[in-house]
Amino acid sequence: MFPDSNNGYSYEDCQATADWLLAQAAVRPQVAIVCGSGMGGLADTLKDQVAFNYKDIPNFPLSTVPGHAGRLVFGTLKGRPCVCMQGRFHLYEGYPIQKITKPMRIFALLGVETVILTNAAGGLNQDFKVGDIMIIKNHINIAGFAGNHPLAGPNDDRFGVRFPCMSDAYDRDLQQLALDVGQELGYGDFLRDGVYCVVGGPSFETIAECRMLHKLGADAVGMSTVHETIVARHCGMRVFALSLITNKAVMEYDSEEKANHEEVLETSRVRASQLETFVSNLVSRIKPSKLSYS
Ligand SMILES: O=P(O)(O)O[C@H]1O[C@H](CO)[C@@H](O)[C@H]1O
Ligand SMILES: Nc1nc2[nH]cnc2c(=O)[nH]1
Repeated sequence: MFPDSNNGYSYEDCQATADWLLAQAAVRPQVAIVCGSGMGGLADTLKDQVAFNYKDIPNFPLSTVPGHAGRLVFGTLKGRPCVCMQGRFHLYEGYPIQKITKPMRIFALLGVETVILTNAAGGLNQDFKVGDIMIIKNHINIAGFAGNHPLAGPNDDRFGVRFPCMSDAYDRDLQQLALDVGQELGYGDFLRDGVYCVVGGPSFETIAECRMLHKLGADAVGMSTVHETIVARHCGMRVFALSLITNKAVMEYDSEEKANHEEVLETSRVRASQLETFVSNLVSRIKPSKLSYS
């Protein structure tokens, strides 16, 4: 059933890349941050940076999407050791699902405890506005139901169990902490929470698809994050994820609006500095120990 298990994503392959990174960078990251489309500026806020182009990291995929620079940046954020992916990988780039999620396993092997995932997403919830930040409380993985799942294939127990629970995918304490941080920063007017649905892309959704996803309970739609969350949870890391609502999903047949990547990048640019403040304040409040928060 699983014909090709020696494909570059094994425990040993991930360990080899982690060992290479540990030999190059002195920082031992506790938190990993993945920058969504146009949000690479988050990585630039790290202090004492040691950065690697993805092309120079053994067995690491390459970024191909505008707004995803393709650098892995080690450093500190308000004193906390972090690693930041300035550019993520998407299924529509043609990579196998195990490859786009491989960085999560490498992070676990680096000793990372908490993963912060950010993304750009289309707003399905009619109360959402462009520029809102949605704390992800849950996800819908439609393709995963049908078997296109990052954990399909032989399970390596050194990473995690065969049947991981996902009802606690998004850490509730971190969601509350993020709400508190957002309120303290005065971001309450544009801070939301909701359900993110992943689709394969790269085409944006039809009107009928947007209506269907909304009826299914999704508040935002995008082409990333969920696979990373599943793999990060499988190997025992806590996950916090947010969507920047970069565009409103088109839901009406007489609408003239058209989703496009330029609008996505432009909204990210407009919110960039607030997102950076939000994430760095959040990171500074995450305590290294798995259960405590300040
Ligand atoms: O999810 P991130 O990487 O932020 O990117 C989002 O933006 C792109 C579409 O504009 C898609 O790749 C979608 O997933
Ligand atoms: N699938 C999808 N991904 C996005 N990323 C940013 N906006 C969108 C959107 O409207 N749909």
